[in-house]
Amino acid sequence: MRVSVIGCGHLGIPHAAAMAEIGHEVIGVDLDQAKIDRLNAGECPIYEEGLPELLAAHTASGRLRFTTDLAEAAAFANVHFLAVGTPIDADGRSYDTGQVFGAARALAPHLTRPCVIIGKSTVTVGTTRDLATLLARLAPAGTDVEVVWNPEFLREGHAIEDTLRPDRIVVGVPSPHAEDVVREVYAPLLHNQIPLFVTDPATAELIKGAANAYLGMKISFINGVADMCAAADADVHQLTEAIGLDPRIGRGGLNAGPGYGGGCLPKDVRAFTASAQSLGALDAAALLRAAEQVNESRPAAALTLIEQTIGRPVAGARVTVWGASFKAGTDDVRESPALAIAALMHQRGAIVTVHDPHAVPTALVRHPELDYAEDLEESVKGAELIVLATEWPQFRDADPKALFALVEQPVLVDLRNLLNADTWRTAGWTVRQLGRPAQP
Ligand SMILES: NC(=O)c1ccc[n+]([C@@H]2O[C@H](COP(=O)([O-])OP(=O)(O)OC[C@H]3O[C@@H](n4cnc5c(N)ncnc54)[C@H](O)[C@@H]3O)[C@@H](O)[C@H]2O)c1
Ligand SMILES: O=c1ccn([C@@H]2O[C@H](COP(=O)(O)OP(=O)(O)O[C@H]3O[C@H](CO)[C@@H](O)[C@H](O)[C@H]3O)[C@@H](O)[C@H]2O)c(=O)[nH]1
Repeated sequence: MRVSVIGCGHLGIPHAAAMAEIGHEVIGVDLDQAKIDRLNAGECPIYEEGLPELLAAHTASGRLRFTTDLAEAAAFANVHFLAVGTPIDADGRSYDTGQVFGAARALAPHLTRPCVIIGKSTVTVGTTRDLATLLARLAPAGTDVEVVWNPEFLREGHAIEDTLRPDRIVVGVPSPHAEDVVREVYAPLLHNQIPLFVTDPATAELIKGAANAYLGMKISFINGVADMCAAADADVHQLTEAIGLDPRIGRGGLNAGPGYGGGCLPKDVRAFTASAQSLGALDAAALLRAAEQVNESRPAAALTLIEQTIGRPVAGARVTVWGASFKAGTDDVRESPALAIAALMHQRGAIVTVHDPHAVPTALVRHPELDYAEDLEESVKGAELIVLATEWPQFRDADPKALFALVEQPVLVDLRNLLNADTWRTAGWTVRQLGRPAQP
């Protein structure tokens, strides 16, 4: 099939590459000419494992190309994936769907044939209906332009795997014909027994919000329990292993840490809370608001743990923060807890150096006030404290003996419970882990 993917960001690029991989002819569209030029040259503008290889293979084979021209996309394809951004609004609570409606308005005059728009962006409930009304009015093909919502569940760092082998495909369809088109698009995945969950558009929109809201709540729950463990000299890691064995709870997404970040969970929990409030579901809103409050308190909770560990305020201390991305496997620093903690310590007068294996360039744009080190060993020279904030394997595999010789004080706070603390302690380090006893 010939498909277009409108919006080439963290979702759109992997999706376009994956659609080419399963055999479609794909045209990716973005407003950003520089990005399009890089993509057409087979270059990958984001760090995502496996993506550069897929992009190079399919731009070379001619099955995948990129443009800024929506007219070209409309002439080429009869299926258009919508993968533009939905950042949080200026009010800080609901989605700014300007990119979604902007792209639809720009595409509409070129839609002269029947086609299906497959929305993948995360949106407020009711968006599919509003978009269908708009397109019926503006497109020459009128009501032959159908709008389907097909929320995306990929995780950054696993984007290719999650797109080619998702847990499930959810689709909200307005008609049996639209469902047939979706089945045809995803036929290679369905052939591999990936479940397809077909529903109405409003339910599909809410499924996406509910999934992310639940994931955020689960993380806030365990982070709140980590505070209890810290106060009771108990071990949150062991507690998690034990409760995670109950299949009703599950171990996945239950790691205590510096709070949930990224371009999705923080905004999606906020927007879902706001939807609950506006739909009059006040109990749901209160529950979700509590999860948000726990998350908002995490940088301050991390600072408390850090200051307890060094026995004084961080002002004047030379601190190295390991991690800038919001989690391992990506160079995305949107709402990164690692950078929030680094910035908070900087505000409190610490001399902060940040190191990340892949996200220093993206972090520098958002936090130019911080110092950065590209090299792990360089990052710790003269440090009085290391704060491990992102769970990159490079940090787990660092050699505590070699690093001991480089630091001013061998003290480390592990906010991800990533390290084997015994090994580090044996090498002479003072190690404090989140929600775990100060001394084993
Ligand atoms: N990042 C993820 O892992 C992920 C996963 C699931 C769902 N989502 C959702 O997918 C959507 C996109 O997220 P993202 O992280 O890829 O955002 P992003 O900001 O990385 O990318 C959005 C892209 O859309 C482009 N764009 C904006 N308006 C356009 C237009 N009119 N025509 C063409 N291109 C346009 C922007 O230039 C940008 O490159 C959001 O709704 C997000 O919540 C993201
Ligand atoms: O046990 C956990 C799991 C995650 N996190 C943190 O939570 C945030 C989000 O992590 P994750 O969910 O892995 O990342 P995303 O790539 O943002 O993916 C989420 O957001 C996407 C966009 O909506 C969805 O598609 C995915 O299903 C959903 O997992 C990160 O800061 C993680 O460090 C934890 O603290 N503990």
